[in-house]
Amino acid sequence: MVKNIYIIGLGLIGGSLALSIKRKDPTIHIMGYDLNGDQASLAKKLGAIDEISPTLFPNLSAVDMIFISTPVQQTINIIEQLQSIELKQGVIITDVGSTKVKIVESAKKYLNGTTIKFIGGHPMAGSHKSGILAAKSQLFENAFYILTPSENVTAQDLTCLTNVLEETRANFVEMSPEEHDKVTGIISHFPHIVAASLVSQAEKHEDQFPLLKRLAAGGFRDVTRIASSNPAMWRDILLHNKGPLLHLFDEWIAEMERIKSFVANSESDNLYSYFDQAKQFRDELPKKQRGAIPSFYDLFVDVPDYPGIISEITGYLAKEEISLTNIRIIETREEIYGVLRLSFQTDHDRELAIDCIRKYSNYETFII
Ligand SMILES: NC(=O)C1=CN([C@@H]2O[C@H](COP(=O)(O)OP(=O)(O)OC[C@H]3O[C@@H](n4cnc5c(N)ncnc54)[C@H](O)[C@@H]3O)[C@@H](O)[C@H]2O)C=CC1
Ligand SMILES: O=C(O)C(=O)Cc1ccc(O)cc1
Repeated sequence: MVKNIYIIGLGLIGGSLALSIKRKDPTIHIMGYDLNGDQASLAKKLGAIDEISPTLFPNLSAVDMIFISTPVQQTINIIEQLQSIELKQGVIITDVGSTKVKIVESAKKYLNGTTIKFIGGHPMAGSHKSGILAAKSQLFENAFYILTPSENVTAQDLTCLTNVLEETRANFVEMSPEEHDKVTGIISHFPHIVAASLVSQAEKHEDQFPLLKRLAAGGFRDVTRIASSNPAMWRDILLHNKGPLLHLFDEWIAEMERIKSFVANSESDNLYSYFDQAKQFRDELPKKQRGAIPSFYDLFVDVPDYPGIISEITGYLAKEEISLTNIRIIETREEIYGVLRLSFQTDHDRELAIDCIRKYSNYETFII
């Protein structure tokens, strides 16, 4: 029976897991720690955790399960330190890192010979946003959640973890760390490199074409959204997954050379086939299921904390016929002002909402 959980790293992923665990069983006591004290305080105020740990390693002797939800290099540092900490017999330790080989190797190196059950984990959903304010209990709904259990982990240990995570409504899959890193290299890590490189290419031409930024809408925005992700997190992911990525670079460069030659030699049939084949494979990808993709278009509004503020704001939006998908008050500050989070289905709706709130009030709006 899991009663006490400790979460290290209370950002987007740690915060979302905490919220979903609380939703599953509010009696589970969650203690949390984050290097950034503001994130930890927000996590407590949002009800994601019950208690803030003042240090990375408080007394953990009664903790049944530990989640490490920090950037991947930090995760390894924490695993290394855990070897000399007094823990409960048979404690389950899991992580959420986007890479698995190096993390699982470090668990083997530092935790072997202990009674710790290490289960590598990777919820395959998220966003380009960071931090607890972007956390949602339903972030992983319908997403795959990959698990890479170590040798001493039993089926019962796995069930214990997936039970605690039941309310994520994710689909749990077991995989070897090597297969995980190869696959995520192809479908996640390398696409991040490509997205960033397209943005960087556009930036290089900005002086020459002053309108470029404003014209870069539609497809360019779609294909480069992930370039807005946390740079430190992605630097560490790339450094962890060097082998598979170097191989993908070679493949990609050869692919670019091949298409370049189609264009240079006006090989119209080859160009058509290239796009046609890509379209067919893309069209066969499973459709997005409800809840699998979080709503990205959030707008934060600084509002005075008085009754009726929600109906005031929604009233303005209704006047302009702007549809909301969600609304939530986040009490992030001690003073009189609170923050209202409004979620929209599209970026366009959010832009309309900014203009609308400006038109009818003096409340400040911001996007994170
Ligand atoms: N962002 C995403 O969409 C996804 C991220 N991941 C993985 O989840 C992990 C966390 O990512 P996010 O939650 O997105 O990042 P985040 O930046 O939102 O949160 C990470 C938190 O860890 C804290 N932290 C950093 N070092 C720490 C340390 N030594 N001790 C305690 N706290 C520390 C930071 O202050 C921050 O609040 C990463 O390993 C990432 O690869 C996995 C799936 C999706
Ligand atoms: O924003 C997006 O679409 C992402 O790609 C989110 C993401 C980031 C890191 C992961 O390991 C898994 C998912």
